[in-house]
Amino acid sequence: MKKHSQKRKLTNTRSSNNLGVSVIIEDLNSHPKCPHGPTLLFSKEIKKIKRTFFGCSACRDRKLCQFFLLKYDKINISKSKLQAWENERIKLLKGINHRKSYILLNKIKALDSNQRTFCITCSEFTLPQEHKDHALINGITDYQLQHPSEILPPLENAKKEAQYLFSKDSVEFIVNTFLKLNYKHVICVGTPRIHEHIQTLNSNLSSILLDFDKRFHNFFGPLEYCWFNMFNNYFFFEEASKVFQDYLKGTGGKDTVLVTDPPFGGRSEPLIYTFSHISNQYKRLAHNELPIFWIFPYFMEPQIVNFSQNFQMLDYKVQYDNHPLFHNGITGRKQGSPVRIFTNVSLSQIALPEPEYKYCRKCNRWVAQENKHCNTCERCPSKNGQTYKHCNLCGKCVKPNWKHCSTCCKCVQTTHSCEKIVFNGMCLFCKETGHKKVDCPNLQESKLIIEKRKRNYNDSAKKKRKNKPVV
Ligand SMILES: C[S@@+](CC[C@H](N)C(=O)[O-])C[C@H]1O[C@@H](n2cnc3c(N)ncnc32)[C@H](O)[C@@H]1O
Ligand SMILES: [Zn+2]
Ligand SMILES: [Zn+2]
Ligand SMILES: [Zn+2]
Ligand SMILES: [Zn+2]
Ligand SMILES: [Zn+2]
Ligand SMILES: [Zn+2]
Repeated sequence: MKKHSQKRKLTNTRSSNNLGVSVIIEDLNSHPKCPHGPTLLFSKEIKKIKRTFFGCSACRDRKLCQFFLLKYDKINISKSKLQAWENERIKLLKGINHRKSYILLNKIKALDSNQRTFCITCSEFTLPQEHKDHALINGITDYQLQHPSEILPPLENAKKEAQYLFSKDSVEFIVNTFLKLNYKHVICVGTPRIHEHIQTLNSNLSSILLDFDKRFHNFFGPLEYCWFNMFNNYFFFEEASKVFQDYLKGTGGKDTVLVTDPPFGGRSEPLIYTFSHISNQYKRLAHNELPIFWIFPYFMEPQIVNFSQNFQMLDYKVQYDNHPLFHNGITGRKQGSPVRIFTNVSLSQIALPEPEYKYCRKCNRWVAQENKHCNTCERCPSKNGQTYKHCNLCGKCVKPNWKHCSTCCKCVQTTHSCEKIVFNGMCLFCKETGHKKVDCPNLQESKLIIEKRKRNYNDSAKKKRKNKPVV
């Protein structure tokens, strides 16, 4: 992690550009709050006029959180507007009492599984004969009670929770790695499946879940789950913030790891703000660096390295159960999932499963089978799951289907047109450089798969409607 002090970090305004909107990171506590905590300060140029405004940190769509305030108007906010936002905040918190939910959870645990019903519509446990017209989950087993992410419908809105859940293999790989590295405490930020797995393991590994999905209040106690927004380091309840502070203190500043899998559509700057904050708190306890496992697509590497040059990417391809592209199966991408683990832990310490991965003695790390060591570059260069080849003209290894273009003076896709490359922008969809969104191969691929998924979904929904059981 960069070694500047917290104070400097907060007063130091950082900004970067993404989809034409910059986010300015400064001390967020001085910002007005939406129901999801302190807002972020954005800046956008519209018709050559720069607009700077506060907007929701968590919802990337104005329909999901309508907060909007021009920076210029901050000093003149009317009392009625402030009150209206406060009312929205109260509305969001209404009906949630974590202690009460925990008491109810223990009562539910004592029941037979055929007596356990959860109402998805109301997001609460109920009796099987109640909430007649609502969507219900009946007959909840002990295993399901401990693994709510396996029964709750995932909140897949890409502009908000973007809840994509790890496959069993990936959960086990990550948790086994933590065990091998002798960690004792795991801070799970937006990784409910890691938390669920640890909670049911017979080991001395403890964990706490910080997540935006408030349905978890029903399934985990107040010491196990905090309702949290990772884009502004905000705890929705003051008590939860204290619980987390105590958890952190309890670690004594050692043997702890933070694992996070943020929504990919979110900005990395506010995430960096949050993780830096937690890391600094941890460091103050015993001067140790907080190990972090940050799960993100390989093409987001520049953003993470910008956070800290100590971060390196593991070749391990993270698999998901409910994402059309992020797995290695036949409907996934040819090169397998593009999602990787970035970490500040030395890669030589992290063994990857054989036979898909192998140990490279020259690099002193585990790499994917297809990642062939290049003796000129002196490393295993592949990032995207293909075997790269060395180009003497570029002086580096490049993707196998790229060709050296003498006009562009570098290796590029064979289908490129030189003018487009001169533009040399970043694709607004996949954020790789070298092509525009209209030419994006990843977008085409994901469109096809999403369409196929929709068709399958519609077919099975039709079938379900026909056979709908009476609840
Ligand atoms: C990409 S999913 C990762 C889930 C993970 N793969 C797993 O299986 O445990 C993103 C997770 O972050 C949570 N999340 C989304 N927005 C968040 C926010 N603003 N703050 C905290 N958590 C958030 C979601 O509820 C979800 O659990
Ligand atoms: Zn909001
Ligand atoms: Zn209900
Ligand atoms: Zn190598
Ligand atoms: Zn090379
Ligand atoms: Zn080349
Ligand atoms: Zn060219």
